[in-house]
Amino acid sequence: MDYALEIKGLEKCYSKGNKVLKGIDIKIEEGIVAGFIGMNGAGKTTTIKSILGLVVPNAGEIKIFGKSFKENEKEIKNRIGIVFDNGYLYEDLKLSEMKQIFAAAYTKWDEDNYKKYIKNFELNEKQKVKELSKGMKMKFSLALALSHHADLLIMDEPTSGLDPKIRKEFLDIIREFIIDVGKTVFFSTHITTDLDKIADQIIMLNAGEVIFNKDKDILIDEHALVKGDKTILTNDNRKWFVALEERGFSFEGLTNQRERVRQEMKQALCERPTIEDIMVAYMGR
Ligand SMILES: Nc1ncnc2c1ncn2[C@@H]1O[C@H](COP(=O)(O)OP(=O)(O)OP(=O)(O)O)[C@@H](O)[C@H]1O
Repeated sequence: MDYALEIKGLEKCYSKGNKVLKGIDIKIEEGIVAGFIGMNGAGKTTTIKSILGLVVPNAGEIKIFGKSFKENEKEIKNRIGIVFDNGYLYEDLKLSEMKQIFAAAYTKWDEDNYKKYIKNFELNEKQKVKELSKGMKMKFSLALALSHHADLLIMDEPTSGLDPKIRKEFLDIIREFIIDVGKTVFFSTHITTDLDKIADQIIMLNAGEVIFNKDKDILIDEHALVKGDKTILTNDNRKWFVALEERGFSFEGLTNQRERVRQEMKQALCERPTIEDIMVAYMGR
């Protein structure tokens, strides 16, 4: 199996005794869209920065397209498109100047593609980076990332700050990007409805640990949102829930043992959960 990204035993401490990443393992097959979720401070940006060599991990191994990033930096950088919400664009440059620097760094820069995105995103190349709104900056980053025929897109919260129309366009662009064989997308987000729409794989991080790393459909299929009368809860069946809330005479909870609940709690109502339902339940553990 070919992996676009493999992370093994990644650890990061910014200060002594404070492990932000506690030995995480992540594998992403080529050709899929992987969503990276977790609450604020879980370590998503630190993971992405480690992948891109922007922070130095304390331990672990990172391979992109089966190769070490450190030893093959030039080749790998050429094949990845990066969308970050700050820190890698020069604020005082005009978009046209920033693009010039970017284009020179890639062997497969596609000016026509870039112009198409600038037009679609209604960006003005004469403006300076610092004059752009958050959403406009994100659109500019996307235009740059998508214009050098990257094989892997790595994005940190690419849809934050985008209005619903542009977010929809973004999802369409990702769908289009992934049509070509071997293209892979890895992105962090708090907007889980985007993942319901386009992700194949969901990776959840909590306090520096991977809680799950699964095919989205399998993840959703093995969980259920369960509602019912509190009288059917017992000490035993309470253990089948990842999270359980009891209010008045009723309860609502998320189980990771859907079939068992269906078989043995017949009076309960089982519904298909969203990624958000699953994420919130695991966060509260
Ligand atoms: N440069 C830094 N120096 C010290 N601590 C840092 C630094 N960057 C991040 N941290 C800490 O590392 C932890 C993880 O932060 P990180 O930005 O990776 O989380 P995140 O999952 O991306 O969060 P969010 O969803 O809020 O963007 C937090 O406790 C944060 O305070």
